Amino acid sequence: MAARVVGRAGRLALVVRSSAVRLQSRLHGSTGLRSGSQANFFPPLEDAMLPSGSFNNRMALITGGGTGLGRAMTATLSQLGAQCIIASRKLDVLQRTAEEISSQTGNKVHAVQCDVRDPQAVSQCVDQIEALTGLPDVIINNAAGNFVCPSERLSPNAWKTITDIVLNGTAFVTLELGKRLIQNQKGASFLAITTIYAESGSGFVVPSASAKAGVEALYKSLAAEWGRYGHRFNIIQPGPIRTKGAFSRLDPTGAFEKAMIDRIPTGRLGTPAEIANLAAYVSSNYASWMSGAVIRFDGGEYVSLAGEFNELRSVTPDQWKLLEAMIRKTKGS
Ligand SMILES: CCC/C=C/C=C/C(=O)SCCNC(=O)CCNC(=O)[C@H](O)C(C)(C)COP(=O)(O)OP(=O)(O)OC[C@H]1O[C@@H](n2cnc3c(N)ncnc32)[C@H](O)[C@@H]1OP(=O)(O)O
Ligand SMILES: NC(=O)C1=CN([C@@H]2O[C@H](COP(=O)(O)OP(=O)(O)OC[C@H]3O[C@@H](n4cnc5c(N)ncnc54)[C@H](OP(=O)(O)O)[C@@H]3O)[C@@H](O)[C@H]2O)C=CC1
Repeated sequence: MAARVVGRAGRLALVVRSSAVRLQSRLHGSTGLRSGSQANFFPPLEDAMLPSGSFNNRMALITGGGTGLGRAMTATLSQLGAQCIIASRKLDVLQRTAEEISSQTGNKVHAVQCDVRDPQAVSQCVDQIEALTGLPDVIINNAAGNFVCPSERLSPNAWKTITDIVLNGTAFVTLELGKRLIQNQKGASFLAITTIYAESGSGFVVPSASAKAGVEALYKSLAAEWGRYGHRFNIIQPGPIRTKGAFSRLDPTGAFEKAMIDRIPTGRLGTPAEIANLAAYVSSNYASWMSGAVIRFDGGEYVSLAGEFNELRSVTPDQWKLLEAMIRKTKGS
């Protein structure tokens, strides 16, 4: 009897597996049928969500604001009335972005060169910001470095480079501005951009995972400590959003993107404009009661990866009839 059940279960498992394989290959062969059709339910909205003028008379510093997600956040804040300062290593890139955005929004965007790994450079950058606009009301720590690499291939300098940009850089910017804001009795909103694997950890991006986890600890700790100075600290954990900076270092051949889309329940990558809207809300006075929050923004990818039985999505209704009959037949334990 046991052998009959095992034999039947084995055959069923084979049926389920081979139909899952057929399903997968249909999906892969059809330029992402599942992702395409699911994504139709979740179209990204690209326009600014908050009322126009929400950031009038407010200054915002965005590290890494010259490219990718930082650039999108800068564009949205600027469109909503903020005077923005973008800071990173490449002044030419910053200046180009600043000109493009301010010519579209009519609001000034300042470009300031700064390597966040160097505390002295950070201090000088904040001097410049004070001279240009005064201390900011909004600080977005978005600058980062990353690449996929087996951990056994990492040199000490590779480890140091990533953790210096991500964890030390965020700490230097946050502490330098925090101290000066406290001295001037000025409140501010601090936002850190981490990632979904800051919580779970992830192989092949271990320096980034370790440093992003550190950033989350830093921001949660300061949310508790510096509320008394008028400072809010929040974290956004993005899932995959196509940018040149990230995808050239995490998916250099383009081979992983389809797999990412397939495991995202909303069936698509995020867009820079979507995260820019969320960052604007978190940094705005509409969120003035929000502090210490960790907001996952990933189309459902994290929970999809985590659930033990989520692969059962590929079981067909006919297969479910068989499975259910087997389960119902079981008596006792
Ligand atoms: C999909 C969902 C989750 C996604 C999460 C995404 C998270 C992100 O953070 S994406 C952001 C990606 N953007 C960037 O990384 C932009 C900035 N990056 C860079 O400037 C560079 O890539 C780098 C981080 C390497 C820093 O550049 P820098 O010029 O300062 O460093 P290097 O001198 O080039 O390198 C320093 C040491 O690292 C070693 N190294 C560099 N690349 C690799 C690699 N691909 N594999 C292994 N090791 C690498 C390099 O050899 C140096 O070490 P050493 O030789 O021992 O001196
Ligand atoms: N795109 C994605 O799928 C995801 C991105 N993220 C996070 O979003 C943020 C933005 O990433 P994304 O826009 O995709 O990638 P980008 O590579 O476009 O952005 C990274 C920015 O960091 C700046 N930067 C790097 N090193 C330094 C440094 N030492 N000092 C100052 N600035 C520096 C870069 O400018 P420069 O070279 O001029 O210094 C660049 O503008 C990062 O925090 C990243 O970890 C998280 C999850 C997913």
